Amino acid sequence: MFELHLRCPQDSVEPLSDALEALDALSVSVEDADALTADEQPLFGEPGTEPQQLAWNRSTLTALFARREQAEEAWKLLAVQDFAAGSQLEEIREVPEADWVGLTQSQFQPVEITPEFWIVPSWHEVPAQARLSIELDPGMAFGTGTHPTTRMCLRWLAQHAQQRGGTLEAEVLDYGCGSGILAIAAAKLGAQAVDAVDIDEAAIAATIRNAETNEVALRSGTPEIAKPAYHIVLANILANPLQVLAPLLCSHVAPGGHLVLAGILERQAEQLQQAYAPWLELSVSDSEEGWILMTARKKSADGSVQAR
Ligand SMILES: C[S@@+](CC[C@H](N)C(=O)[O-])C[C@H]1O[C@@H](n2cnc3c(N)ncnc32)[C@H](O)[C@@H]1O
Repeated sequence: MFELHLRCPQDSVEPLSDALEALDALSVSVEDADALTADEQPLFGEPGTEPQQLAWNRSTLTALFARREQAEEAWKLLAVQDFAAGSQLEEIREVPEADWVGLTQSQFQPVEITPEFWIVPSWHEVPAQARLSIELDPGMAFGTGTHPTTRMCLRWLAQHAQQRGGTLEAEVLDYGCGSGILAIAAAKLGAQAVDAVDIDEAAIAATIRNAETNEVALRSGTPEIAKPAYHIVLANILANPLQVLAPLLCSHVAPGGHLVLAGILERQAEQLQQAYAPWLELSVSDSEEGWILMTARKKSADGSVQAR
């Protein structure tokens, strides 16, 4: 493989990228040519939206080609185009052969949730001490067990099951299921029924696939498939959507049931408490790397809190 490295002004990035792809580049990537210098330029967009500016003042374009002649030919053709004005060839460099699959896989090790409960990529042996494990590979959807927010939800589920003699025996809703990791954990921990919902079709597809791999039964779909009430409602999203979803999520918690929220930063605790106060009294029940887990329990109709 050969990499063609170009330095180009902002306006040339898009037409050059398109042209490189049309000239059979296997991939094209763009980086800030001023990264790690005083001129570095952060480009941000809100989650789900693109930043207004899609390239840096000075960008480095890297295009991957199967053969050196293809890279040389591509630059020869592009260098004379108007849209390449101000762009320069930096180098054409051979990419040393490597075991890319092995390198990628080595970054994902089994994740310990509790000493007995592990998340294990398919290419790894299940650790000897694991009495419960979930097989999960990194993919399109969020949730491989490596993020503190996911780990805290999983720990809560495992501890909750342990307090009840090792099994959840509850109906569980995973709201914003991503890979389905929380829903699969709930099913493996003995939930009676599990529903996993998401607004992202790729997440629903990943959840169905991961549930099959782990041989657990669950229902997955868009939020409309959710039943009116559950004993446990889990939502690991982010503080702002959790705030908007407060009335809906609280309505899904059955009397005596639990609400478990993650994706919240320590400094956002009060904001969430206030947003949920009309329905439930949230408190911080775990924290990891600046993220917190907030939980609440709904009173039963007679005002008591039932064991579940
Ligand atoms: C941080 S991921 C959590 C994935 C997984 N539950 C976990 O704990 O690792 C958040 C998920 O919530 C979904 N999501 C975001 N807003 C949502 C909404 N309003 N309703 C349902 N799902 C939503 C996203 O598509 C994403 O898959």
